[in-house]
Amino acid sequence: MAEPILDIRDLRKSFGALKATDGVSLELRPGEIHALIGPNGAGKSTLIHQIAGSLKPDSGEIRFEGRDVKPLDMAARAQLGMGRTFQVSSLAPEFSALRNVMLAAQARQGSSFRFFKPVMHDTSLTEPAREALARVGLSDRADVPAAELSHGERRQLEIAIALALGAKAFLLDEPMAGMGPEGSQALTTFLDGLRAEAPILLIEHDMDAVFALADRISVLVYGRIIATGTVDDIRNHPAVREAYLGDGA
Ligand SMILES: Nc1ncnc2c1ncn2[C@@H]1O[C@H](COP(=O)(O)OP(=O)(O)OP(=O)(O)O)[C@@H](O)[C@H]1O
Repeated sequence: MAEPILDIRDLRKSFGALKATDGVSLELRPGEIHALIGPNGAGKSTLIHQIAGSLKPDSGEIRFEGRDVKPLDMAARAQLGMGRTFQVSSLAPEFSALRNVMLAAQARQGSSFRFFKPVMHDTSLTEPAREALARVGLSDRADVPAAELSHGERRQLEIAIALALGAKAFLLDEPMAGMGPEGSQALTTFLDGLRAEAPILLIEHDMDAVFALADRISVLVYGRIIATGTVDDIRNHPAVREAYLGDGA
């Protein structure tokens, strides 16, 4: 089996007496969507924050492509290729989709000021930016201001930005939140294709999306993973049905 891109071992984080992450181990493998589900307060966001580097674990291991990333801050982890989608507010709403991705391409090249070159004609920026837009299916929306994109298209744009920054894997925290059924369906189709580009650790409350997309599902309850398996494994797992899905599931 392929080496995991992301390898979490026995991660622990307490807030006072509350064990928000209580010995979590999980792997994200190339090409997969690994969904993390669990009831409110189970510790999903706390886990993602520790993986991304915005929260320090008490103990345990986090390896990305075999490298111990615990000593690295969030920016350094992003530089290694850990893609975490930005909130919509981090897009420049008045700029076109293309320009938004170009800013990321520029950041990746490490040059924030180019006094002598009109940015929109700088092919070292426009080419990777157009390529990233094509990869997420937004080529025909390149010139549309971010503010005028639909909710789902903005999510796609955020992912294009992460790709332009060199993302090799994605941590997505509730990407379907706030979307109607049509938007969720479109985003589901998009994420389905994205896994071939970069594997995804997906936190999502929309169970239709989870069951449609996940190669594997881990169920987190009170900071512990009580089961990991395929969609069928999880649907039929007695402890999962009892703890999370409810009897009617
Ligand atoms: N900074 C903090 N200080 C104290 N307690 C916290 C902190 N962050 C989270 N918690 C607690 O840790 C537990 C896990 O919270 P977390 O937000 O990770 O859960 P979640 O599974 O993401 O929930 P939801 O699905 O509602 O987003 C909760 O009981 C929460 O109140």
